[in-house]
Amino acid sequence: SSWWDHVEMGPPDPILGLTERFKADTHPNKVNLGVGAYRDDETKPYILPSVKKAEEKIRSKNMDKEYSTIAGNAEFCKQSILLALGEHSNIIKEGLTATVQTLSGTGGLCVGGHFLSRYFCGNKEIYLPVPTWGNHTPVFKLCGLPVKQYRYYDPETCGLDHKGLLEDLCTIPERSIILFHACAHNPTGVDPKPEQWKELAELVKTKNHFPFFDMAYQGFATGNLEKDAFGLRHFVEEGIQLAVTQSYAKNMGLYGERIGAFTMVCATKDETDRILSQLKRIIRPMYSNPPIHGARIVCEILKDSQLTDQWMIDIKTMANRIISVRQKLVDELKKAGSVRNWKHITDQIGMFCFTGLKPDQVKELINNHHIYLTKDGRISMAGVTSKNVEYIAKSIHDVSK
Ligand SMILES: Cc1ncc(COP(=O)(O)O)c(CN[C@@H](CCC(=O)O)C(=O)O)c1O
Repeated sequence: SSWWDHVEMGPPDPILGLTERFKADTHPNKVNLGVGAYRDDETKPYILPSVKKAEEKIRSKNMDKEYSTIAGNAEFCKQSILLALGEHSNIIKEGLTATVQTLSGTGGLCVGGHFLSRYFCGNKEIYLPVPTWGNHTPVFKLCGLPVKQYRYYDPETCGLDHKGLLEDLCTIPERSIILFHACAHNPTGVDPKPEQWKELAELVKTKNHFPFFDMAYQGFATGNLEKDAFGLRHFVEEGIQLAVTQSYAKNMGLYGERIGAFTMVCATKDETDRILSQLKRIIRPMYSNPPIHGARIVCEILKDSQLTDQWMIDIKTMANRIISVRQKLVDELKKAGSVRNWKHITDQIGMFCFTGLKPDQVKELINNHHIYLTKDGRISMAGVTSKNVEYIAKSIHDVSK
């Protein structure tokens, strides 16, 4: 017998496992609306022109391949928190941000989760919105943080359950950890409006909750970096101490470079130094130090104003294509004869559309129409193109009429 006779086969990942099934499908009309990864109108991955230019500059510098530091590329960390909180952020000027480079957004959530699990002195439970990204619960369970939920989405209106959200944040034990999607909520595409972010900040202050912002899509929701960071920046301007993770997977198309950041907003400079030292003690045994290439690309883009301007254009190219296919999908659904109200498809923003399709309808779309989407009815709008939108609409109508 083997050491491992007792090890069972694990289930495929609800999101990344879909890509494997899609690749194995030989049907000519197959469509992948699963993974939240941008595709151009030819359904091809998109390397941003700003990234191509940044890599040419890096290549010309003949840089070495030495280890990074445990906290990662220092210039990258500085540029990242400036991007998140803005050039005029006082807390950055006062040295109150402890930032480490992480293995993209997932890595930031994991490092932050381990830190909170080890040092948080409030109610050591993390509250996630319902619904949320499928990997949030596994990440925080891995960190040893008990996971709870708060109401967020109203399936009746396909919008924010603002009343339920406020009620839950009121009744949740004080000094709890609350995870917020900073923008482009995954999977619903529903974000709080600025006025609602202000109400949430008031409530978080009253209840002394600890916010953990997951900002995986800055710039991708509206095409505007400042607008997408409004909630996070408002909380910081209100003097709320918080944690924030960033990812460059989507807004710079650096999915496979695994480049992101985790920041803790601190009360004093001394606290910043102490927290940074403890974040490094979590990282060192986990993966020692992060990869160098993605950090160099981000630095080139954020430090060179011409490349930053090009990046802004690239972000708008992606955001605008997504916005245009949302409208096309609604138009094609009408043409296909659907009489359902699909207004939420254009009301929602960011990478995803929460269609409202039920699990059995999703199964039909996959099995009969070879259109791949997650069980909760989420579709990645980036997989919709001017060429396949009619087929997708007819198929959705077929399973939902
Ligand atoms: C809210 C949220 N946070 C963090 C991440 C982590 O992204 P990183 O690549 O680690 O920076 C994602 C990616 N979610 C996408 C991408 C595929 C996945 O990892 O599940 C998705 O939901 O399809 C996300 O949607």
